[in-house]
Amino acid sequence: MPERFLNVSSEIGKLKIVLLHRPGRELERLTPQYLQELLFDDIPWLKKMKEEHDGFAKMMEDRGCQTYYYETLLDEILKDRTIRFNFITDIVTNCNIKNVDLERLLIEFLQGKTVEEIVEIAIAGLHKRDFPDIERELHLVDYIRREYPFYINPLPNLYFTRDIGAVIGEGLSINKMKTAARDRETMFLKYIYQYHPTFKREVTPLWYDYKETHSLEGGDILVLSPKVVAIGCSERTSAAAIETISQRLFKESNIEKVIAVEIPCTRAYMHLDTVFTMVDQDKFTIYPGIEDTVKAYELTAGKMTPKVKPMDSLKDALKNALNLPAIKFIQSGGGDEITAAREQWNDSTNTLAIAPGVVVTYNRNESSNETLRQHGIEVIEIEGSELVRGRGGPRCMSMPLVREDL
Ligand SMILES: NC(=O)NCCC[C@H](N)C(=O)O
Repeated sequence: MPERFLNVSSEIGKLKIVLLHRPGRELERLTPQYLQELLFDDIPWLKKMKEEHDGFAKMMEDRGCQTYYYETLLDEILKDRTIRFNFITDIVTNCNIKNVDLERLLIEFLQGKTVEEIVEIAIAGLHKRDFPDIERELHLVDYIRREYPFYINPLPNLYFTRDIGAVIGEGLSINKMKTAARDRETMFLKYIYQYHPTFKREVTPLWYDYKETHSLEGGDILVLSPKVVAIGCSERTSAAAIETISQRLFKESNIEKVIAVEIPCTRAYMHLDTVFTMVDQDKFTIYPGIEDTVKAYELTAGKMTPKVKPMDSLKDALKNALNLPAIKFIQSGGGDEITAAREQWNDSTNTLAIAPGVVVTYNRNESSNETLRQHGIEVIEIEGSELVRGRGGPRCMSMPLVREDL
């Protein structure tokens, strides 16, 4: 039996391999009109954004972490003709074109492209003006969708690789995204899982699949220890999905407890990791604005669905599940309510631990960074003035594939 590849048994073990996406032309397809639909709040400046992302990647590489990129992995698997054909068909089907003639023409068009071009279009999208004006009979849908500029919509959120999938133990969750805007991202991961030899599909269990009904996004999944996972019940992740994945984990992995963390359903706190992350063995950073409202439930193995126990507080749930005498919550924003809210909007609590007590954050969140330092955390700051405009921080921009066990 070949050795497994994926391994994440904590949030804080030394980061060895991470999956990233360098922002590309998909960001230049954002216009004010489609910002909301594409889950953005602003128009980033791509050139600067790329520099910032390169800085993020280099920092991790300098600390001994290997960086994998979506494009490279896709390029590698799409060299195979059959996989390429299926991929093209799936992309076109995913775009909800609902016009068989146009679908066929798009498939033919993409088949004439090189692997690199296909990957570029799959990510950056296909603008109607970039498609040859082939004479064809117009369907009703062509008239109805005439204002929409794309045949293949761009994926500006792909650089938030965290949300697409999550490695839990030695298995993979390919997540079901809440919105259509991010749906195709998970299809990429499924292709990589199925066909890239590095992922060793034959020995890598799949905990969740993007074709499932209930939404589950990676920003809500925190692997706290080899036996405990916390999952946010949020704007993006449903209670039903938490029950489904928990029951599978209890049956087939080393996970014995899942802490479901109920957070307010709003855009500002779309995932658990926008308000709460682990920074050391017994230390977490938390946005004080939610501390009193958040609720925790402990899930353990049940017959058909998990047993659910409401807990007195999140701290109690963590202490109990992690078997620790005390847990320290480090409040973001340096103790000031307004600063905390402003810095949370800019992802101050979205820290990425690259080793126990060592985290990556945006340099703009000065008060929160200072507070972390006062609590003995090493804070590595990166530039993120453009990256932050997609509403995500270092944790959102990284999907750990391998971490050292603690
Ligand atoms: N884990 C995260 O909080 N990811 C950030 C995702 C931001 C992206 N614009 C989205 O709305 O999905």
